[in-house]
Amino acid sequence: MASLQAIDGLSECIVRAVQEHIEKTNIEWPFVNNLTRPILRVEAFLEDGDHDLAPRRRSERIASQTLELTELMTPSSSQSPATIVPDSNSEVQTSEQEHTSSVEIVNEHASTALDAESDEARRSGVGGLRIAHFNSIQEDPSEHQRQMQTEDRIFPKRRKVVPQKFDFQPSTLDKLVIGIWEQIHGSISLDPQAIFEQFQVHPVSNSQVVQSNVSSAIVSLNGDLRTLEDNTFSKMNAFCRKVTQASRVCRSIELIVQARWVELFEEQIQIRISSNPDLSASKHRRATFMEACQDFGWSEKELRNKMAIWRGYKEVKDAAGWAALVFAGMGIYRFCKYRVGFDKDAMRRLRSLRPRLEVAADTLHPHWRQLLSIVGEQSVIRYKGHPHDWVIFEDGSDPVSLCSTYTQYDPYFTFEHLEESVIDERAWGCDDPRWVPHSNALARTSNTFICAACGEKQSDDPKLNSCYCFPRLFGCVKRSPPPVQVFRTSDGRNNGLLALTSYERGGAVGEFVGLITKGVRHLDVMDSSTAQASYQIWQGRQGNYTRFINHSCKANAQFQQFNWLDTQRVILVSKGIEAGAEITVDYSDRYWGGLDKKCLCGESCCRYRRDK
Ligand SMILES: C[S@@+](CC[C@H](N)C(=O)[O-])C[C@H]1O[C@@H](n2cnc3c(N)ncnc32)[C@H](O)[C@@H]1O
Repeated sequence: MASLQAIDGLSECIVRAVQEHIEKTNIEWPFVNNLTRPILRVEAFLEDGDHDLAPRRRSERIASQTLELTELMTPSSSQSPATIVPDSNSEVQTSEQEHTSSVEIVNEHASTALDAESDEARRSGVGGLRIAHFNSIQEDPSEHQRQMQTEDRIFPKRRKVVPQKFDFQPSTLDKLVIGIWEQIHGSISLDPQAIFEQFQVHPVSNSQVVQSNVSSAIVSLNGDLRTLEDNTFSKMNAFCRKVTQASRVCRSIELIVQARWVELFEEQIQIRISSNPDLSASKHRRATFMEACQDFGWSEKELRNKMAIWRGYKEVKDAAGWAALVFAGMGIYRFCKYRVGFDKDAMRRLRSLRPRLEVAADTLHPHWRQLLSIVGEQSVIRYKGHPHDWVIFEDGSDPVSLCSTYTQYDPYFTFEHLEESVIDERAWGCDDPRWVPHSNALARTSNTFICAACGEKQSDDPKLNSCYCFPRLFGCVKRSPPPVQVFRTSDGRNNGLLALTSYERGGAVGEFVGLITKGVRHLDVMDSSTAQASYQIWQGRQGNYTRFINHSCKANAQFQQFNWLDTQRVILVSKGIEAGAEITVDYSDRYWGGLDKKCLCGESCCRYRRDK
């Protein structure tokens, strides 16, 4: 009896899969107009796969279901609110269509009864077919949602690197800038305290000299090495981390001291000229240079070569500020040594980056300015709070506070930055509607979490985790700060989100984090559902940077569902995002349908320009 029921379940599954396929593909049925009550019969047979035997004799029909197509509407595919207009990027079209239909930002204007009426009006009298609302399968909405969940396992494929005839590499300036952003958002701590403790390095006040007590540094390092006698890997990890950390901070100190040295060198020449104006400026310059060679113990050539690079550091500092030096990666050496593209445009670009770098450095590394005391600079931080409490301008204007960009819409605007979503207890009590019980009985009983996408074990403990679907977000030691900034758009969309480094296709940009609630109407909100519950993620007052992502009809990211530790998450996955690009998603036709708003994405394929 139980096995018969299981077979029944199979036929329902088959029919639902077929139904869902029809719904999505808007099949143009041949001959359907000749039928008064079109139905689609779906049958399944159990047969012996041995083709030498006559199959008909052993064919056993195990499933037979019909789908009534009588109520099929006839919408044009481009106008139906449930239809996804194909992305011009045909490579990922299939999975994107599937995902955007399962997870959507919904503006409730789009789902009012009024819109339902207009949908009906739109559907009648146009070509194409749509699945009937009433069919032989008695489906409730939750069952339907379960099907959406399985589709969600399809992720955009990572693009294969195809060797191109013209491979445009990033310029040395691009590399320098990306390197700086990577360092600022990386895990290296630039708290000078750490290095001072490690190497006993103390800045000397009123002097540009750094005294390092090398012997105590060696003692300190040897102390660490001695502890390696038990030779554990984790001790070596800790030691190596300390050394790398210390060396990284030393590198920053080196750059700022060398840039400052160039300034002092020029000042010294001026002092000489004013004390002895009879001697020519070039003679004073030469004398100052020779004095430096003597102090350094270097040949003229050696110092001249070094000075050329150091001069570059100073110029970068003058344009982009000290943060550019402190957080520069290796790219700065190449940029200043070979000076490819080291021109006025480069300096203009660096100048416009200055406030943006300072926002990121101050908010993510509140102690970084202490390093500047070594060269006698101000160490008071300028931008306090969360990195996304500041809205930056691409033209280099002074950043403004996030709240100030919303007061014209809401004088009491506040925004709390969250790492994880919070459950609205008034809506859900103590339940998390995102909970997805694992279908694998073994996993359920053994209390392990198996990834539905890769089949590997998931754990918050990186040592136990083997699911690497989205390692930036899940199963990692800690989420590093996302390399993004909230920026002021210049075309009336208020704020948006900028990618500071590139995001490879298929990689996670972030989790859509906010208040897990329900019943939000007339506001931008994310609708999502599991087989058990439909819920919403609202970012109006709490959330993370994904809140600032605008819509584009040619988006470079998409929302997807992903289950982590049996809890459904909505994540933003890159479709290939260039460093410096605005991150956008397609809010879906459901969002825009019936909404009295113009899309300002500016794409030639824009579906909601509405300028007619
Ligand atoms: C999730 S928010 C995105 C961030 C928003 N721009 C802000 O400053 O808070 C969605 C809102 O941004 C605006 N928006 C996003 N994309 C848009 C687009 N392509 N055209 C016009 N407005 C857009 C709309 O006002 C929409 O209600």
